Amino acid sequence: MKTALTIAGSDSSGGAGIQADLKTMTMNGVYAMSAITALTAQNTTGVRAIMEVTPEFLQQQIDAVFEDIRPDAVKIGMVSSGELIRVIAERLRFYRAGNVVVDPVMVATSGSALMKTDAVQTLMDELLPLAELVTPNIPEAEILSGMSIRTAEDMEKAAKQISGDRHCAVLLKGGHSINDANDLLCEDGKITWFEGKRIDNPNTHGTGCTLSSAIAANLAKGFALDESVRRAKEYISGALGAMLDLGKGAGPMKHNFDLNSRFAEEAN
Ligand SMILES: Nc1ncnc2c1ncn2[C@@H]1O[C@H](COP(=O)(O)OP(=O)(O)O)[C@@H](O)[C@H]1O
Ligand SMILES: Cc1ncc(COP(=O)(O)O)c(N)n1
Repeated sequence: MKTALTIAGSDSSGGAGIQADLKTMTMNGVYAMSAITALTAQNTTGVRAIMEVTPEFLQQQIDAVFEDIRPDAVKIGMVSSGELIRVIAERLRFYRAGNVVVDPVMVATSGSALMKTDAVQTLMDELLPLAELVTPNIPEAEILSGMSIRTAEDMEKAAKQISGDRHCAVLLKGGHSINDANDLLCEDGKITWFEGKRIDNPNTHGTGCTLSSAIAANLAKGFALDESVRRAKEYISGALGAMLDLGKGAGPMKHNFDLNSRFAEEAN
Protein backbone atom coordinates (compact mmCIF):
# COMPACT_ATOMS: atom_id res chain seq x y z
CA MET A 1 0.00 0.00 0.00
CA LYS A 2 1.25 3.49 -0.80
CA THR A 3 1.77 5.83 2.16
CA ALA A 4 1.45 9.56 2.89
CA LEU A 5 2.40 11.81 5.80
CA THR A 6 0.65 15.00 6.82
CA ILE A 7 2.60 17.57 8.84
CA ALA A 8 -0.08 19.98 10.06
CA GLY A 9 -2.18 21.28 12.95
CA SER A 10 -5.00 19.44 14.71
CA ASP A 11 -8.56 20.80 14.36
CA SER A 12 -10.66 19.73 17.34
CA SER A 13 -13.83 20.04 15.24
CA GLY A 14 -12.47 17.48 12.76
CA GLY A 15 -13.20 19.28 9.49
CA ALA A 16 -9.81 20.81 8.67
CA GLY A 17 -6.16 20.23 9.57
CA ILE A 18 -4.80 16.80 10.49
CA GLN A 19 -8.27 15.30 10.79
CA ALA A 20 -9.31 16.36 7.27
CA ASP A 21 -5.96 15.18 5.93
CA LEU A 22 -6.19 11.68 7.46
CA LYS A 23 -9.78 11.21 6.24
CA THR A 24 -8.93 12.44 2.75
CA MET A 25 -5.80 10.32 2.38
CA THR A 26 -7.66 7.26 3.63
CA MET A 27 -10.57 7.80 1.22
CA ASN A 28 -8.06 8.31 -1.60
CA GLY A 29 -6.56 4.88 -0.97
CA VAL A 30 -3.24 5.49 0.81
CA TYR A 31 -2.03 4.67 4.32
CA ALA A 32 -2.11 8.00 6.22
CA MET A 33 0.33 9.13 8.95
CA SER A 34 0.70 12.42 10.86
CA ALA A 35 3.20 14.71 12.57
CA ILE A 36 1.33 17.38 14.52
CA THR A 37 2.69 20.95 14.57
CA ALA A 38 0.07 22.43 16.90
CA LEU A 39 -3.17 21.68 18.67
CA THR A 40 -6.00 24.09 17.98
CA ALA A 41 -9.17 24.46 20.00
CA GLN A 42 -11.54 25.40 17.19
CA ASN A 43 -14.91 24.72 15.70
CA THR A 44 -16.86 25.88 12.68
CA THR A 45 -17.18 29.40 14.13
CA GLY A 46 -13.51 30.10 14.88
CA VAL A 47 -10.19 29.27 16.52
CA ARG A 48 -10.18 29.75 20.31
CA ALA A 49 -6.64 28.75 21.21
CA ILE A 50 -3.44 27.38 19.65
CA MET A 51 -0.79 25.31 21.42
CA GLU A 52 2.35 24.71 19.35
CA VAL A 53 4.53 21.65 19.86
CA THR A 54 8.24 22.23 20.47
CA PRO A 55 10.64 21.99 17.50
CA GLU A 56 12.29 18.97 19.20
CA PHE A 57 8.98 17.11 19.53
CA LEU A 58 8.04 17.83 15.91
CA GLN A 59 11.39 16.44 14.81
CA GLN A 60 10.83 13.30 16.89
CA GLN A 61 7.48 12.68 15.21
CA ILE A 62 8.93 13.14 11.70
CA ASP A 63 11.92 10.89 12.51
CA ALA A 64 9.68 8.20 14.01
CA VAL A 65 7.66 8.07 10.79
CA PHE A 66 10.52 8.19 8.28
CA GLU A 67 12.68 5.63 10.13
CA ASP A 68 9.88 3.09 10.03
CA ILE A 69 7.28 3.65 7.27
CA ARG A 70 8.74 5.92 4.60
CA PRO A 71 5.99 8.15 3.14
CA ASP A 72 5.53 8.15 -0.65
CA ALA A 73 4.22 11.73 -0.36
CA VAL A 74 4.25 14.47 2.28
CA LYS A 75 1.61 17.16 2.70
CA ILE A 76 2.41 20.19 4.84
CA GLY A 77 -0.40 22.32 6.25
CA MET A 78 -0.56 24.73 9.20
CA VAL A 79 2.91 25.51 10.57
CA SER A 80 2.67 28.62 12.69
CA SER A 81 6.29 29.57 13.37
CA GLY A 82 9.57 29.96 11.50
CA GLU A 83 11.33 27.64 13.97
CA LEU A 84 8.97 24.75 13.16
CA ILE A 85 9.25 25.43 9.42
CA ARG A 86 13.05 25.19 9.67
CA VAL A 87 12.83 21.80 11.44
CA ILE A 88 10.52 20.43 8.72
CA ALA A 89 12.74 21.70 5.90
CA GLU A 90 15.87 20.25 7.50
CA ARG A 91 14.29 16.82 8.04
CA LEU A 92 12.76 16.68 4.54
CA ARG A 93 16.17 17.46 3.06
CA PHE A 94 17.82 14.84 5.31
CA TYR A 95 15.39 12.11 4.18
CA ARG A 96 15.29 13.36 0.54
CA ALA A 97 11.51 13.31 0.77
CA GLY A 98 9.67 13.32 -2.57
CA ASN A 99 6.17 14.36 -3.65
CA VAL A 100 6.05 17.24 -1.15
CA VAL A 101 2.85 19.33 -1.32
CA VAL A 102 2.82 22.57 0.69
CA ASP A 103 -0.50 24.23 1.55
CA PRO A 104 0.64 27.64 2.82
CA VAL A 105 -2.09 27.91 5.47
CA MET A 106 -2.15 31.49 6.77
CA VAL A 107 -5.75 32.27 7.74
CA ALA A 108 -8.64 29.87 8.54
CA THR A 109 -11.91 30.06 6.59
CA SER A 110 -13.38 31.52 9.82
CA GLY A 111 -10.87 34.42 9.60
CA SER A 112 -8.43 33.45 12.37
CA ALA A 113 -4.67 33.79 11.75
CA LEU A 114 -2.86 30.45 11.72
CA MET A 115 0.68 31.61 10.83
CA LYS A 116 2.83 34.27 12.49
CA THR A 117 3.61 37.02 9.96
CA ASP A 118 7.38 36.64 10.34
CA ALA A 119 7.11 32.93 9.40
CA VAL A 120 6.01 33.72 5.82
CA GLN A 121 9.54 34.56 4.65
CA THR A 122 10.92 31.34 6.18
CA LEU A 123 8.21 29.36 4.41
CA MET A 124 9.16 30.94 1.08
CA ASP A 125 12.92 30.54 1.53
CA GLU A 126 13.11 27.12 3.23
CA LEU A 127 10.05 25.08 2.36
CA LEU A 128 8.85 26.10 -1.11
CA PRO A 129 12.12 25.15 -2.84
CA LEU A 130 11.64 21.58 -1.49
CA ALA A 131 8.07 21.35 -2.71
CA GLU A 132 6.78 19.63 -5.82
CA LEU A 133 3.67 21.81 -5.49
CA VAL A 134 2.44 24.77 -3.42
CA THR A 135 -1.33 25.38 -3.22
CA PRO A 136 -2.12 28.99 -2.20
CA ASN A 137 -5.63 30.44 -2.25
CA ILE A 138 -5.99 33.96 -3.67
CA PRO A 139 -5.18 35.91 -0.45
CA GLU A 140 -2.16 33.64 0.21
CA ALA A 141 -0.94 34.04 -3.39
CA GLU A 142 -1.17 37.82 -2.96
CA ILE A 143 1.18 37.58 0.01
CA LEU A 144 3.58 35.13 -1.69
CA SER A 145 3.76 37.17 -4.93
CA GLY A 146 3.42 40.68 -3.46
CA MET A 147 0.80 41.56 -6.11
CA SER A 148 -2.95 42.06 -5.86
CA ILE A 149 -5.11 39.51 -7.69
CA ARG A 150 -8.39 40.65 -9.21
CA THR A 151 -8.68 38.80 -12.52
CA ALA A 152 -7.82 35.47 -14.15
CA GLU A 153 -4.84 37.20 -15.85
CA ASP A 154 -3.61 38.35 -12.42
CA MET A 155 -3.87 34.74 -11.22
CA GLU A 156 -1.69 33.56 -14.13
CA LYS A 157 0.88 36.30 -13.50
CA ALA A 158 1.08 35.61 -9.75
CA ALA A 159 1.35 31.83 -10.23
CA LYS A 160 4.17 32.24 -12.79
CA GLN A 161 6.01 34.61 -10.48
CA ILE A 162 5.82 32.34 -7.41
CA SER A 163 6.73 29.28 -9.47
CA GLY A 164 9.71 31.03 -11.09
CA ASP A 165 11.00 32.52 -7.83
CA ARG A 166 10.68 29.34 -5.75
CA HIS A 167 11.27 26.64 -8.38
CA CYS A 168 8.13 24.65 -7.61
CA ALA A 169 4.81 24.13 -9.33
CA VAL A 170 1.93 26.35 -8.13
CA LEU A 171 -1.77 25.53 -7.91
CA LEU A 172 -3.55 28.84 -7.39
CA LYS A 173 -7.01 28.04 -6.04
CA GLY A 174 -9.96 30.10 -7.17
CA GLY A 175 -12.37 29.17 -4.36
CA HIS A 176 -12.29 32.78 -3.18
CA SER A 177 -13.19 34.32 -6.56
CA ILE A 178 -16.77 35.32 -7.07
CA ASN A 179 -18.47 33.05 -9.60
CA ASP A 180 -16.51 29.89 -10.12
CA ALA A 181 -14.17 27.39 -8.57
CA ASN A 182 -11.50 27.39 -11.27
CA ASP A 183 -7.95 26.65 -10.15
CA LEU A 184 -4.81 27.15 -12.21
CA LEU A 185 -1.70 25.00 -12.27
CA CYS A 186 1.62 26.52 -13.29
CA GLU A 187 4.22 23.81 -13.89
CA ASP A 188 7.56 24.68 -15.55
CA GLY A 189 6.03 27.86 -16.96
CA LYS A 190 3.04 25.99 -18.48
CA ILE A 191 -0.44 27.07 -17.37
CA THR A 192 -3.36 24.62 -17.11
CA TRP A 193 -6.80 25.64 -15.87
CA PHE A 194 -8.91 23.17 -13.90
CA GLU A 195 -12.51 24.21 -14.16
CA GLY A 196 -14.80 23.42 -11.26
CA LYS A 197 -18.53 24.02 -11.08
CA ARG A 198 -19.20 26.26 -8.08
CA ILE A 199 -21.29 24.33 -5.58
CA ASP A 200 -23.75 26.43 -3.62
CA ASN A 201 -22.61 25.19 -0.22
CA PRO A 202 -21.46 27.55 2.57
CA ASN A 203 -19.85 24.62 4.41
CA THR A 204 -16.27 25.03 3.16
CA HIS A 205 -14.33 24.45 6.40
CA GLY A 206 -11.24 22.46 5.40
CA THR A 207 -11.45 22.76 1.60
CA GLY A 208 -7.78 23.76 1.25
CA CYS A 209 -6.59 20.97 3.58
CA THR A 210 -8.70 18.41 1.75
CA LEU A 211 -7.57 19.42 -1.73
CA SER A 212 -3.85 19.37 -0.89
CA SER A 213 -4.14 15.99 0.90
CA ALA A 214 -6.00 14.47 -2.04
CA ILE A 215 -3.27 15.71 -4.41
CA ALA A 216 -0.56 14.24 -2.13
CA ALA A 217 -2.40 10.89 -1.99
CA ASN A 218 -2.63 10.77 -5.79
CA LEU A 219 1.07 11.63 -6.19
CA ALA A 220 1.87 8.83 -3.70
CA LYS A 221 -0.14 6.41 -5.88
CA GLY A 222 1.94 7.33 -8.91
CA PHE A 223 -0.30 9.72 -10.83
CA ALA A 224 1.35 12.66 -12.63
CA LEU A 225 0.89 16.12 -11.10
CA ASP A 226 -1.81 17.34 -13.49
CA GLU A 227 -3.78 14.09 -13.18
CA SER A 228 -3.39 14.23 -9.37
CA VAL A 229 -4.89 17.73 -9.36
CA ARG A 230 -7.73 16.67 -11.66
CA ARG A 231 -8.62 13.71 -9.44
CA ALA A 232 -8.35 15.83 -6.27
CA LYS A 233 -10.75 18.45 -7.71
CA GLU A 234 -13.21 15.73 -8.56
CA TYR A 235 -12.93 14.34 -5.02
CA ILE A 236 -13.46 17.73 -3.34
CA SER A 237 -16.43 18.51 -5.60
CA GLY A 238 -18.00 15.24 -4.45
CA ALA A 239 -17.29 15.98 -0.78
CA LEU A 240 -18.77 19.50 -1.06
CA GLY A 241 -21.66 18.33 -3.22
CA ALA A 242 -22.74 15.78 -0.57
CA MET A 243 -24.10 18.83 1.32
CA LEU A 244 -23.27 17.81 4.88
CA ASP A 245 -24.56 20.52 7.20
CA LEU A 246 -23.03 20.48 10.68
CA GLY A 247 -22.18 23.23 13.17
CA LYS A 248 -23.15 26.88 13.56
CA GLY A 249 -20.56 28.35 11.16
CA ALA A 250 -18.93 27.20 7.89
CA GLY A 251 -19.26 23.46 8.45
CA PRO A 252 -17.09 20.52 7.40
CA MET A 253 -17.39 18.46 4.20
CA LYS A 254 -18.47 14.85 3.85
CA HIS A 255 -15.10 13.18 3.32
CA ASN A 256 -16.63 9.70 3.18
CA PHE A 257 -19.17 10.42 0.41
CA ASP A 258 -17.40 8.02 -1.96
CA LEU A 259 -18.80 4.73 -0.77
CA ASN A 260 -17.69 2.90 -3.93
CA SER A 261 -14.05 3.82 -3.27
CA ARG A 262 -13.77 5.22 -6.78
CA PHE A 263 -11.00 7.54 -5.61
CA ALA A 264 -8.94 4.78 -3.99
CA GLU A 265 -7.58 3.30 -7.24
CA GLU A 266 -3.88 3.47 -8.10
CA ALA A 267 -2.10 4.56 -11.30
CA ASN A 268 -1.21 1.79 -13.77
N1 LIG B 1 -18.24 26.52 -3.45
C1 LIG B 1 -17.32 25.75 -4.07
N2 LIG B 1 -17.68 24.90 -5.05
C2 LIG B 1 -16.78 24.10 -5.68
N3 LIG B 1 -15.46 24.11 -5.38
C3 LIG B 1 -15.03 24.93 -4.40
C4 LIG B 1 -15.91 25.81 -3.69
N4 LIG B 1 -15.19 26.52 -2.77
C5 LIG B 1 -13.91 26.09 -2.90
N5 LIG B 1 -13.81 25.17 -3.89
C6 LIG B 1 -12.60 24.47 -4.31
O1 LIG B 1 -11.99 23.97 -3.14
C7 LIG B 1 -10.56 24.02 -3.26
C8 LIG B 1 -10.01 24.86 -2.12
O2 LIG B 1 -10.09 26.19 -2.49
P1 LIG B 1 -10.15 27.47 -1.56
O3 LIG B 1 -11.46 27.49 -0.86
O4 LIG B 1 -9.81 28.63 -2.44
O5 LIG B 1 -8.96 27.17 -0.57
P2 LIG B 1 -8.74 27.51 0.96
O6 LIG B 1 -9.58 26.57 1.75
O7 LIG B 1 -7.28 27.31 1.14
O8 LIG B 1 -9.15 28.93 1.14
C9 LIG B 1 -10.30 24.58 -4.65
O9 LIG B 1 -10.16 23.52 -5.57
C10 LIG B 1 -11.55 25.39 -4.94
O10 LIG B 1 -11.74 25.58 -6.32
C1 LIG C 1 -5.52 23.15 12.12
C2 LIG C 1 -6.04 23.85 10.92
N1 LIG C 1 -5.33 23.81 9.77
C3 LIG C 1 -5.80 24.43 8.66
C4 LIG C 1 -6.97 25.13 8.68
C5 LIG C 1 -7.43 25.86 7.44
O1 LIG C 1 -8.64 25.38 6.95
P1 LIG C 1 -9.18 25.68 5.47
O2 LIG C 1 -8.81 24.48 4.64
O3 LIG C 1 -10.64 25.84 5.62
O4 LIG C 1 -8.50 26.91 4.96
C6 LIG C 1 -7.70 25.17 9.89
N2 LIG C 1 -8.86 25.84 9.99
N3 LIG C 1 -7.20 24.51 10.99
